[in-house]
Amino acid sequence: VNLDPREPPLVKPKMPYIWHLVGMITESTSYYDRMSKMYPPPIFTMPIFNSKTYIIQAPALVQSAFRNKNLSFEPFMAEFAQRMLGVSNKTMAPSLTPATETRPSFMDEAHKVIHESLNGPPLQKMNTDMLNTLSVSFNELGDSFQPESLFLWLRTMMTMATADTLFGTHNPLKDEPSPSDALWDFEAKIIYLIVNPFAKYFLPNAYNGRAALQSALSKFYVAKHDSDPDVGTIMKAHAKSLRSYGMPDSDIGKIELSILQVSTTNAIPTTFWHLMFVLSDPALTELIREELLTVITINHKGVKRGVNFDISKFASHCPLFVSSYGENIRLSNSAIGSRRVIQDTTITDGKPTYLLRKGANIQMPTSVAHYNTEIWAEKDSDRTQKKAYFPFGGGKHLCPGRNFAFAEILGTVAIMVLGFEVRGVDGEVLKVPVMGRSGVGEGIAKPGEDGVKMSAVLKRRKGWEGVTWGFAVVDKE
Ligand code: HEM
Repeated sequence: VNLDPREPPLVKPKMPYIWHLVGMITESTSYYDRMSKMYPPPIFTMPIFNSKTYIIQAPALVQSAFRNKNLSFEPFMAEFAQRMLGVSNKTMAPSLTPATETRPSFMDEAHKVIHESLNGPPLQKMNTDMLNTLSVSFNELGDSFQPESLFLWLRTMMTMATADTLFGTHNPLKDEPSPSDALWDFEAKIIYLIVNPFAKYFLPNAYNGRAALQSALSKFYVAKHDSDPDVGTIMKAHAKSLRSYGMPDSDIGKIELSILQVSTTNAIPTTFWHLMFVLSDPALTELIREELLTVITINHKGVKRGVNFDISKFASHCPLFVSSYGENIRLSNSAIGSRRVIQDTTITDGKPTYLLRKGANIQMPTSVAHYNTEIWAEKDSDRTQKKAYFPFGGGKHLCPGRNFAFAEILGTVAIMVLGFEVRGVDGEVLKVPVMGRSGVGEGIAKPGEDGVKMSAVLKRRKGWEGVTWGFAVVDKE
C-alpha cells in the first residue's frame, strides 16, 4: 500500500496481504492487545490485502475520531447488516435510500427514530415492561431453585423478556420450539455467517436458526402486529419508517431481527458478569444489599408482601452498585469500534496530527484502553480515565440502548441479590468464571465452558420469603 508520510506509520505484516486478517480471526480481539504491546499507542496503519486499516489505540485519538464527521459508521452498518441477516440487495435497497431535497436518508431517519424511542417516556415503558416481565419468572420460583446452568437460565429468561418487551403479546418468538437457542446459535456464528458463503452447509444451526427467526418475524409484520398497543415504541417506529421507504412487510421481518440481536447480545452477558462480580464478593454483596434497601417500597397485601424497586433512584442512592456496574462494563467489553474515512481528514490528540485517507477503514479496540493498567491505576486522573472509557462507543453512534441496558441489568441483579442467596451447589460462594475475550464482531465476552456449565442454588433470603417483586420506574434523576 502507498502511504503518505503524514499518515500513521505502517506496521508491515510478516506475510503480505493476509497476515493481520489471520491474526484477527485466530486470536480474536486478543490480537489487538498483542499488537499494542509490540506497537504501543497512539496509532498505526495495518495493511490488509490492498487496503489500509488504521488502528487507533491512544484514548485521546479515539475520542477525536468519535467526534470527526468524516469518519462514518454507516458503511459498516449497511455491509455488516446485509451479510449478518443474509438478505439480498433488493431487500436491503429501501434501507439504503439516500437523502433527497425533501427527506433525509433512511439511515439518518432510522437513527433519529431509534434514539428517540430509547429515551424519555418510551424508555421508561420499556424499562418497566422488561423488568416486570422478568419479575414474573422470579416470583414463580419456589423457596429454592437450582438451574442446571446459571448462565443459560438467565440468558433464556432475559431473551424472552426482551422479546416480549419489544414485540408485545404476539411476540413471534413464542411460537418457536427453542427461540432463545435459535437466537444465540445464530449470534455465536455471526462473524462466520458474514465471511463464509457456504454457511448453509457448514453452520446449519446458525443458518437455520436465523431463517426460523426471520420467518416468524415476517409473519408478525405481515399480520401488522406491530400496530398492537403493547408493542415497544422502537419496533413500531422503526417498522413505520421502513414501510414509508417502500419495504414490504415480509422483508421488514428479516431486517428487524437485527434489533432483537442488538438488544440482547451485549446486555445479557453483561448481566451475568455483573451478577458474578457482586456474588463472588460477600462483603460487596452486603453493602449493595444495604444500598438497595433505600430504593424499595414494601406493600403489605394480606399475608403477602409486594416489593417494588424504583429504578430511577439507582443512580442517586446506590453509588457502589452503580460503580460496580461501570467497572464490569470496562472489564467485560472488548468491542472493536469501526469507522470508514469518507473524506480525507486529520485527527489529533493535541500533539502530532495524523492524516487519514478517504476509503480506509478504522478500528478502535476498546480493550487496549480499557485494560491499560497505567491509566487505570488509582493514581491516574479522572480526566484520562474518562477518555479511556468507551464501552458504548461515542459520537453520533454512541449506543442508544445504554439507558435501557442500565435499567435492565441493574434491575435483574438487584432482585437476585436482595431477594435470594445465590451460592454454588456445594454451598460455597460462587467464583467468577474465566472471562475470555469477545470474538471479532462481538462486544461483551461470553463465559467459556466453565462458566456455561456452572450451576447454582437460589434460595429465597430469610425475611424475604413469599415476596412478590416488581418495578415502578419513576423519572430518571
Ligand atoms: C451492556 C450493553 C450494551 C453495550 C456494551 C453496547 C455497546 C454498543 C456499542 C459499542 C455500539 C457502537 C457505538 C459506536 O460505534 O460508536 C452500540 C451501538 C448500538 N447499540 Fe448498543 N450496547 C448495549 C446494549 C444495547 C441495547 C440493550 C440496545 C437496544 C435496546 C442497543 C442498541 C444499539 C443500537 C441500535 C446501536 C447502533 C447505534 C447507531 O448506529 O447510532 N444496545 N452499542
